[in-house]
Amino acid sequence: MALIREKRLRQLHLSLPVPPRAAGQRPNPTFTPAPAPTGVKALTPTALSSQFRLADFDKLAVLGRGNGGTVYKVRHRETSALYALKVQHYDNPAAAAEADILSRTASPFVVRCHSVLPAAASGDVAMLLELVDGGSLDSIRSRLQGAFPEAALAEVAAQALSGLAYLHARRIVHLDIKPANLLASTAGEVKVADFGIAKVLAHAGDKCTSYVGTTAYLSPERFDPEAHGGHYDPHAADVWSFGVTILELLMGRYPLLPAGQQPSWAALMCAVCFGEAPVLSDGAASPELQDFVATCLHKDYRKRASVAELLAHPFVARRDVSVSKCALRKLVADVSSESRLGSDMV
Ligand SMILES: Nc1ncnc2c1ncn2[C@@H]1O[C@H](COP(=O)(O)OP(=O)(O)OP(=O)(O)O)[C@@H](O)[C@H]1O
Repeated sequence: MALIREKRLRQLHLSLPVPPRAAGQRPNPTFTPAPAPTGVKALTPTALSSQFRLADFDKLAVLGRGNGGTVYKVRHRETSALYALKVQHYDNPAAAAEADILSRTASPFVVRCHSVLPAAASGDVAMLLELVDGGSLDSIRSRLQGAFPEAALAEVAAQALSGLAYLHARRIVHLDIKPANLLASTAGEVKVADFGIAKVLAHAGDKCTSYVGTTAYLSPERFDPEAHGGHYDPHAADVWSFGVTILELLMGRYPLLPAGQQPSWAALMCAVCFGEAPVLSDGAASPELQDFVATCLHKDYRKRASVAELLAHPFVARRDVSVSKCALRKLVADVSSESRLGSDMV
């Protein structure tokens, strides 16, 4: 399971033109302040890349490894401040694009990139990110060895959707939403991370033609591009992946295949394109949550709820914020105290 879920299906990447860069978009970030998010405390980028050097940091632990590179927990020697440092190989074309996209964002619901450190001699790209101390929802789920309580899940949903709303409003589509790419803190925050295959659309309604993604979270129209004219609505694709993510956290395991079934490409394709959504046992979820998940997982992308509609859904909009935030804080703190984040020492 892990193998398929971690790997992106490179063979699904068609050699069609990717959407053009938006007007004025540069290939490398220079940290021009992004427009302030609405309705939340405004953030602006805090440092220019020249303020830090790789040599200023001590590597403390490995936080995670992915297709693109390695994420380290690091300490700034002078201030003792902790950060996450994502080092990507110079030959990974996604590295510069990810840094560029992160340089456009400043939201409490999106992982913050403080700086892109001057390239090491190797030419690797090193992004200095805020450290999100609870790690990914995927690692929290596996440490929890069970399902997220519904109150905590409502908070995860609200904050992840706020991140997606912020991104979509800036014509940024993520295209790789999954538990491993949502980070949570012991303060009860959730942040969207890993913009390795994200895109900036030239126009708000543009469709996407890139089929790269993590197989288990691809929507039906991304699995079967020919049936949809060779392109898809990337906003609806993000909603599907988000829906699978919420269902996975609710069930405590990948939800679209029976427990224990090998996650081959063919099995996933059948489940995603033709299978029924899993039937939850009585009492496993409130009617609000069941409806919420169902509206994310419409196979027909035109019937799928938008991010704005999901934010207004009773499961999110009518949650008791103090209860749900407290439930999430407790969950993250409990699993974090049992296993130290980044225990894999450098
Ligand atoms: N800012 C951060 N704070 C804490 N942990 C982080 C941070 N960024 C990443 N991680 C950890 O590192 C893991 C890998 O990070 P990320 O997904 O950005 O790398 P990647 O190489 O693009 O991975 P993949 O190829 O699987 O998409 C995450 O799942 C998470 O556990």
